[in-house]
Amino acid sequence: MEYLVTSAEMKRCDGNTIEHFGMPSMVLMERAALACAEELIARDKKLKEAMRPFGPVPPANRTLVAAGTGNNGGDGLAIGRLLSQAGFPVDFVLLGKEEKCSAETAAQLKILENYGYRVMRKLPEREYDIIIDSIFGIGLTRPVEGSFAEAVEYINAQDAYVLSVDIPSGIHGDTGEVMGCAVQADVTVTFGFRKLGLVLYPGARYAGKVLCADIGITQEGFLGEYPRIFTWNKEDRGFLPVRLQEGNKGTFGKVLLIAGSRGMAGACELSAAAVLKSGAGMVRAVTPESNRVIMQTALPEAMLTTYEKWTPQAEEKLREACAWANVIAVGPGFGKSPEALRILEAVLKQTMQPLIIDADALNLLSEHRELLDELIQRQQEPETRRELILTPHPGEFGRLAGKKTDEIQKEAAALTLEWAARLQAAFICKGARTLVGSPEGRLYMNLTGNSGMATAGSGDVLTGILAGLSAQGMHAFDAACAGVYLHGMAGDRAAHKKSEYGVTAGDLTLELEALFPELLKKLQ
Ligand SMILES: NC(=O)C1=CN([C@@H]2O[C@H](COP(=O)(O)OP(=O)(O)OC[C@H]3O[C@@H](n4cnc5c(N)ncnc54)[C@H](OP(=O)(O)O)[C@@H]3O)[C@@H](O)[C@H]2O)[C@@H](O)CC1
Ligand SMILES: Nc1ncnc2c1ncn2[C@@H]1O[C@H](COP(=O)(O)OP(=O)(O)O)[C@@H](O)[C@H]1O
Ligand SMILES: [K+]
Repeated sequence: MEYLVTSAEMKRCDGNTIEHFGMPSMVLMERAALACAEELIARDKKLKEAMRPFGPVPPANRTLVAAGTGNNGGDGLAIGRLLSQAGFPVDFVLLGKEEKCSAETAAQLKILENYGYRVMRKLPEREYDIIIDSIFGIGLTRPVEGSFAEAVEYINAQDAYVLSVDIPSGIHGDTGEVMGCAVQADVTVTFGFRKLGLVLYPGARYAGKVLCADIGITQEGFLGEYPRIFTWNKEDRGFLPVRLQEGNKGTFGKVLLIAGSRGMAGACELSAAAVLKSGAGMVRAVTPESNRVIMQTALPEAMLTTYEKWTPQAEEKLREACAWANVIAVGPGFGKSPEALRILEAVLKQTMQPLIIDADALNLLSEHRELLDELIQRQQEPETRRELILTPHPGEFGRLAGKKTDEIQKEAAALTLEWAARLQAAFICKGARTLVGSPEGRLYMNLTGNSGMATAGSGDVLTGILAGLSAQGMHAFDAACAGVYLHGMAGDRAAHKKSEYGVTAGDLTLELEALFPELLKKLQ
């Protein structure tokens, strides 16, 4: 588990490390600088080794430090000093008024002066091989303009390898927004914790490769008041549902998947396949009779309950199917027909099993507010509350919340938590950085996945995975976090083989198979 921090959370942690634990801020700065310098020295060594067979090694890289007056600039000046002492030819330029320098940055200037370095006040007209971007870090408070914007353009126009210190200058630390203009980095070395602006788009694109350096700012610095958002990374793999050696297909759960409509068999098939590939024991699909042949041909492992018109017999068949299941998922390719509405109504009112609501089932809730209100009311009462997962993308979320899609995207974290609490549910807001909120206020941000997953049917696969994990006994929030994580990992495997252009939703279910052995091997 890893925290992703806002600028304010990071500043609080920095401040506590200095004030509460007594770590001098110049020590932190020196360690930050060393981490960046070491990265560049290692790169230089690798480049030279690669070039050695081809003749004399060229001289060291000409380097420019572009420093602002805040502590980010102080880091940059220290990096330049360390690189110069390691043999790099380094130029320094200070942007902004010297009298605005923070105490630490002023101290770094003094050290440079003592060693006899000259610090320019204007950007030089020459080309560099390496540029250290240390104009602004997490202290950026407003759009970048004037001479600062010129400096950003100057850096971007050069054919240099750019290392951004902590965060590319111009990127908002909390939102990843470009504040007017921003440096395009090749590598960003950040300190202590990854900032949200480095993982959210477009900031993630500007940051290049992100390295998180340990400079002695640790979780203790939060003094028990931890950041709001966490993620999982490669080290996390203990979240798979426990698999009983003696288990039978009942042990691993029975999923009732209500999906597909006339001409939309694919959503049902993709989702049902993902249920089975996630380890669930059985899946029964409730789908229109017209999908029978396709379903039985494509996925003979799935059982079927079909319907045509909504009759008392159809209602009875649905009731029986619901009684059979441990988990119900409703929505992929479901349509918004009168039959679909009656089925959703019956599921909401007559069942208590864990429920996953996706796609058109969410749209039906948006259009029939009385159903949504009743669901909210049931979830607020402990006696009628069930394990619940909702999986809207921002468009569906907007319809549910009565907001525009861009309003949802701007306030995604707060709104996700608000709706998780309202529905006492694991609330998944899907996107390039999917969020999962819990009713207690936990917020998971997913970092797996890629643009190849922005393809029809990929959400249907996620619903299948969520249902499969829930059927194996995982609670809603755990299943939701694990589900989006695995879904993205499957997408990453698929993109690795086919590129982001070639990924289809069917590839995601195929890659799930290969993913589990890999995760299990790492667990041993
Ligand atoms: N001590 C520590 O804890 C450690 C901190 N570390 C490093 O410190 C960095 C944070 O430092 P920081 O807080 O000094 O902020 P930073 O990003 O350098 O900039 C602030 C300056 O920019 C100015 N300014 C802002 N926006 C502007 C704009 N649009 N246009 C023009 N000016 C603008 C702002 O001016 P003001 O808003 O006051 O007018 C202020 O002068 C962090 O990212 C990391 O690299 C590491 O060394 C590890 C230990
Ligand atoms: N650029 C991206 N990076 C990572 N994941 C993405 C990206 N775009 C979409 N996804 C993921 O793909 C899935 C798309 O789901 P959804 O929008 O419901 O599609 P559909 O309705 O076609 O199945 C979501 O899980 C989403 O998080
Ligand atoms: K920077």
